[in-house]
Amino acid sequence: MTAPIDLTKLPDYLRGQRWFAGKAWPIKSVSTVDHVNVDLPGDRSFTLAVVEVVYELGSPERYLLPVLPSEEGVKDAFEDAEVLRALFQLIREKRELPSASGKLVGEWLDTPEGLIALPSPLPVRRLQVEQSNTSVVVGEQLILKVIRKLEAGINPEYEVGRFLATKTSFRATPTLLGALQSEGPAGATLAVVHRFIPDVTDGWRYTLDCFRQGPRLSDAFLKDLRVLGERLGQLHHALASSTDDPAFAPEPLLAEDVQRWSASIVGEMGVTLSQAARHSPELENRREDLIGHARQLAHVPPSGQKIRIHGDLHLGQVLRSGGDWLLFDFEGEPGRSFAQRREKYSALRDVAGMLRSFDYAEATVRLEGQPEGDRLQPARQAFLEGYRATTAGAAFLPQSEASFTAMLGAFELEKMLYEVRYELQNRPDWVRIPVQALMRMEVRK
Ligand SMILES: Nc1ncnc2c1ncn2[C@@H]1O[C@H](COP(=O)(O)OP(=O)(O)O)[C@@H](O)[C@H]1O
Ligand SMILES: O=P(O)(O)O[C@H]1O[C@H](CO)[C@@H](O[C@H]2O[C@H](CO)[C@@H](O)[C@H](O)[C@H]2O)[C@H](O)[C@H]1O
Repeated sequence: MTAPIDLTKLPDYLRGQRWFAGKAWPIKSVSTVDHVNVDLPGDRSFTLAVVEVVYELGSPERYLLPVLPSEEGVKDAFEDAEVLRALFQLIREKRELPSASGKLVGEWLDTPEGLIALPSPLPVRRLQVEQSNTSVVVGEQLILKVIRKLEAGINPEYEVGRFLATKTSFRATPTLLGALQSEGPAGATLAVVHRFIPDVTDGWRYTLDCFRQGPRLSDAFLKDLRVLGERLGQLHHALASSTDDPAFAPEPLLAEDVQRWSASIVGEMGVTLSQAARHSPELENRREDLIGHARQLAHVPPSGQKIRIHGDLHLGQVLRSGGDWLLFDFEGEPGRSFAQRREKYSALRDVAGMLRSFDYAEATVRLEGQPEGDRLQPARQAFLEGYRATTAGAAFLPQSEASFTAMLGAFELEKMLYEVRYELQNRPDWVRIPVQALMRMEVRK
């Protein structure tokens, strides 16, 4: 099978796509590592190709390219509704198609939520949001997310979604229903299907609206944040369920874990401070204090468990629907490998992620001109109250108050460092938010 793609046109095509991460780097070559032709009604077909981009410097990357034959050489097949339907049907009908170097496998979960009656003809529409992938709403009931930048190995969004849907009763999330996998040398998760939640607002926009209402947060919103803490506690209980699946079975948290995490934060500090040196030289004055703070983590008496966690929890990863919260997007931090994202950690890492988001919300409304107010501490407190009420005595959390506080503080520091690197790369105007947090962070010496 030869892929009907004009490879010479690909570098320019890729540079024009929002989801293409390598816009800043010179491309050395682009090749097709796998492809499959999928039939469409009326003697038409499209090609689903996995292409590998090799840069002059740095590691190669793989992307999923759905293409239609065209005079221009490359035409995004997702502009065609028949293509979107055909892709979804591959998953819904659990079909397998041989590809040039392996196979394409559609997977549909046999769960009660999977028994969905869909209208015919099936309406499909592209979701019009800024995102790293391409999402399509199917029959106004399902959302198909096609992953653009592929990574080899088990995709944590698929893995965690499947665990929650099939092995737990946690339903404060849009349930995973199916996936499309490519097997063989180009093995990767190509797409995931979840329940579509109509009329949602994401937690970031919802929180900004509430933070904009004045110097004090309303009781109603503080109650919402308490419930958000409860939902996170329930998620952690579900992820800590006893199971014989080694990818999810909780493990005791050992002294070597806190030592490793502490050393990793110290290492990230060095990398982050050197990357930020030109942009935020003031951080250098805090180096010793922050390193001292990160080192404290190594001396926390080990207790509790390591479990699978959300891994990149922030207000943009929760949806507000019907007066409640849904937690979603279990893919972890995009800047880390799948292997790192699948590691078990302390649940407090997710708690720290959400606390950082309240700081971002406060910084954002201050930058918009809102006067100083009493928002941040009450928001943190309400969320923590909800979380702690739901997880009191849980085996996965540290047993002492001192360990809880020390670990949470260390994970907040780790997240701030990640955010500095993330913002330098993606939104340099926002670097000041985590930098200011690092500058004022209270440290334990
Ligand atoms: N199940 C869902 N129901 C409704 N809207 C959703 C659902 N999942 C995602 N969305 C919307 O799509 C946006 C992008 O989804 P996300 O999974 O974060 O994509 P990406 O990984 O490409 O950034 C979300 O911010 C949200 O607005
Ligand atoms: O949503 P992603 O998984 O792509 O997460 C990445 O992008 C986030 C920004 O969209 C980034 O989050 C940071 O900014 C948020 C406000 O835009 C804030 O609420 C978060 O607390 C802050 O970390 C996230 O870190 C990054 O991984």
